[in-house]
Amino acid sequence: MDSSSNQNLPRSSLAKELPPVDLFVTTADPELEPPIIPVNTVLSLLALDYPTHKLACYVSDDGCSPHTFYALQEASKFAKFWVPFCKKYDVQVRAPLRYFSDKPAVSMANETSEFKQEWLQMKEKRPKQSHHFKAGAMNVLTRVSGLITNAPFMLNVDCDMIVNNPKVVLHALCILLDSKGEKEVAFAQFPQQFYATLKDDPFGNQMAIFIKYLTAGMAGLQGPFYSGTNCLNRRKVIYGLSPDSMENGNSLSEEELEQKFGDSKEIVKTVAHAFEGKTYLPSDVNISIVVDIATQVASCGYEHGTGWGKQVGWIYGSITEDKLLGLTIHEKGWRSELCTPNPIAFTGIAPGGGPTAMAQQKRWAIGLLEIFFSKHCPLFGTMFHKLTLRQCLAYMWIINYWGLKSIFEVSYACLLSHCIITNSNFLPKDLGMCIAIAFFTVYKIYTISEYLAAGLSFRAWWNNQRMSRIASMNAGFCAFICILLKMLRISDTIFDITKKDVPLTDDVRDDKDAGRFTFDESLVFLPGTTILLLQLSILFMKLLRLHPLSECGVVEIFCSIYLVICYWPFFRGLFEKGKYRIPFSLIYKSIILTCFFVHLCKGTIDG
Ligand SMILES: O=c1ccn([C@@H]2O[C@H](COP(=O)(O)OP(=O)(O)O[C@H]3O[C@H](CO)[C@@H](O)[C@H](O)[C@H]3O)[C@@H](O)[C@H]2O)c(=O)[nH]1
Ligand SMILES: [Mn+2]
Repeated sequence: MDSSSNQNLPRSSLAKELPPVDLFVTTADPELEPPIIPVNTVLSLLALDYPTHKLACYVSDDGCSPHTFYALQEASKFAKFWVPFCKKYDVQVRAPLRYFSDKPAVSMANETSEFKQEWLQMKEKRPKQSHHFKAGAMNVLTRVSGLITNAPFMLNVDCDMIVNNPKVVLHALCILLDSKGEKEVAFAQFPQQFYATLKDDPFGNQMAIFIKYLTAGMAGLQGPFYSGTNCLNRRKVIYGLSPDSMENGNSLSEEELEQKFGDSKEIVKTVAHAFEGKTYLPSDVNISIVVDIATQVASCGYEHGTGWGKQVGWIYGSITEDKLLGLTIHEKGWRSELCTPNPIAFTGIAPGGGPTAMAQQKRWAIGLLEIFFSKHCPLFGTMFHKLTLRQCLAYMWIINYWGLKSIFEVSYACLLSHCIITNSNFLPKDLGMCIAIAFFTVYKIYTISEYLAAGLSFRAWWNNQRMSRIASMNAGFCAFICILLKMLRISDTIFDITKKDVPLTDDVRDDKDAGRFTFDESLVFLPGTTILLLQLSILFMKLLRLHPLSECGVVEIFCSIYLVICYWPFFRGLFEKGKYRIPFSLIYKSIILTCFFVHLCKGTIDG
């Protein structure tokens, strides 16, 4: 839905009828997510254009950091000045860091030992001890907010996603409160867009094309994926209600409620209230009693033997908890709606550098493969539940794009090298060759036209083409190995948090080095380095004619050269210095793998 016109937004005279909204922010690591980032996100949320007494903001910190805690306390004091200021002057971007971005950012995170002590004395999780990662954190926020405010709608954002359009909640409510939307639409999703981005998307993760074509296209099916942030959810849906039961209301008995939601009488009461649509006012709750109960139900032990993470709340079992939750909601027959107001609703930080970008891609690939190999596989959703066929195909598309296709890409890269070494073919020769070339050309022209039509540059297109090869063969392939290890019960998957750099200033962004690919010792770069070395050595052998002149086709040689061009950042990485260099440890491992592969191929000739 394009709600770029503001005419349908509820007028302020209707403010009395607006429902309360709970706002959720998750943060997890004070080093990778410096407190200044979640603080800005929270301040931008508190300053939304919405009746202040109907908003309640909850922050979870899986890192249990005294820095973040202190920064947020300071932020709440600052909010008393900031929020009225924004409203008075109708500021659009209500995150101070962004608003004052020309001036140096003030560090808010000065710790005092007193706070540190008090915080450590509190129970609420220990750092480095995870409980279903973000999904666990979201469920805690759901229970705690249920006790205190119990708002029928919950807006959740990642700690780096600031509000860019103060009317976002009103826009989303236009959809969710609509008489048809009320019965059919589970959540309103805003696209995940970024600010202070690098020119031409050097790391291929700004997702402009994904949003413009795929997400918008899905809006015409059962609706966009839940992307884990920038989303207004209905509490009842999170509590497991399906569209059918929406009409008849909740039919669960007290025992069933207790079995699903845990044995806290208070939680069961708030859930029953949520099903009836009853919310709490500050005067309804005795905060000192509630804090005690909240501490109790916030502990992960509370979920033991209940339906949390299985039938209710954020569902466990995948580190892309967002896609899994969205999928289970769609399976129940709900729709979702895309909401694209003007100006853009939220903006966040796109990860830069090689290791950060790869870690994120790898996590997504692992999470999506976890879904594919579980009972929540979209195919079952269509066969046995209410996931529509085309929606199922959309889910399969991302599972394939991030996870499955990596196996094929790596296999083709090996096959190609095998053919060149053994002087054989896998692509048709002579006239048949035209088919392969035609496919390649048509596909490239089509994707270029998509980029140009979206107002992006040719360079951005190429960066995305290249990065999609690199991400797939490195992050995707490693993800596949991780899943294998998980299935063999050798190791479990974990949520590697994306490092969030404090937003770049203009002069840094214009610096060419900002877009250069960086490396670290991580094994995620091993497949790529090996593939590159393999191509380089076989091309070299061909060039020196160490190898009998080709029986293998021109197309194979062309593919090999194309791979080298795609891997240009790796090629440079062989000769650069510092973080731009591929570490020797990786190069050695790659050389061994390359020799081993060549040896195997030669073996097949002799054999
Ligand atoms: O154990 C954890 C791990 C992460 N987080 C929070 O989860 C959010 C997303 O983490 P981030 O490292 O920024 O991951 P991204 O890859 O940038 O996130 C995208 O992908 C995730 C799924 O992999 C979704 O949950 C996110 O909403 C989506 O923006 C952040 O606020 C974190 O603080 C937690 O609360 N607990
Ligand atoms: Mn993020």
